[in-house]
Amino acid sequence: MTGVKICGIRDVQTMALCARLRVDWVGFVFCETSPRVVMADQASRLHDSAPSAQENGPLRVGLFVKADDRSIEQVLKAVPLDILQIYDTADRALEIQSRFGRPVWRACGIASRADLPTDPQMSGYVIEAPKQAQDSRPGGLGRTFDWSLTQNWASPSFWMLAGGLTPQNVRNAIQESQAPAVDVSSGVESSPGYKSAELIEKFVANARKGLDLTSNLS
Ligand SMILES: O=C(O)c1ccccc1N[C@@H]1O[C@H](COP(=O)(O)O)[C@@H](O)[C@H]1O
Repeated sequence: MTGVKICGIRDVQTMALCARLRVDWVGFVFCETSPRVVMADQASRLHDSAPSAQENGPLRVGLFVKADDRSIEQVLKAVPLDILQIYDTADRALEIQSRFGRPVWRACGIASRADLPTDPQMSGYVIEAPKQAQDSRPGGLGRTFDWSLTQNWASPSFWMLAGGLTPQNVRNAIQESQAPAVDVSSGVESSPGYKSAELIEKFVANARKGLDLTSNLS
């Protein structure tokens, strides 16, 4: 079954919904320029509000953009994140992985197949649309890219597809990209930073039907 990550969680109701729907990962955004930003204490309350991963709840992922060790440390003191999603160079992402002793997924913007990562030392990759010069942040922009770029990709480690996914396009995205997992933020919101329970339910249902070509889109 296709893995599902819902990113940019800011309220306990959405945490509870994700746990009920057996979403695999939830993401907390520690990026000040994002409408989904949370502070460490808020993330801690959200973390504690739903069943833990050991209790079959979703794994908690923290997103960091060009963060220094001190800011990551400060968050980890308050919230025992399971995975770090890092927007930075390949070397810095590997450094964070060894320094903090937990899995790191490096986010990679892909404009051509030559951009696909090759390093098997990285725990995982989030494959998404490339950043553009005018962007105020590297993700959460609802922008898609050419999903066929990952077809037949012998990925060096685990990966997931992100960028502009919605309940309407997620099945096509899975079929075209052959992604084992998908990640969504703005596509399940009623306005920037506000998650919609209805859109999350549809997204999860459609993602899990991702490889079933015979059933109808709803
Ligand atoms: O969600 C954000 O605001 C964000 C900020 C900074 C870096 C990444 C961010 N989100 C991640 O971007 C991708 C795609 O998001 P979208 O579905 O296109 O809105 C995804 O990994 C989000 O988790």
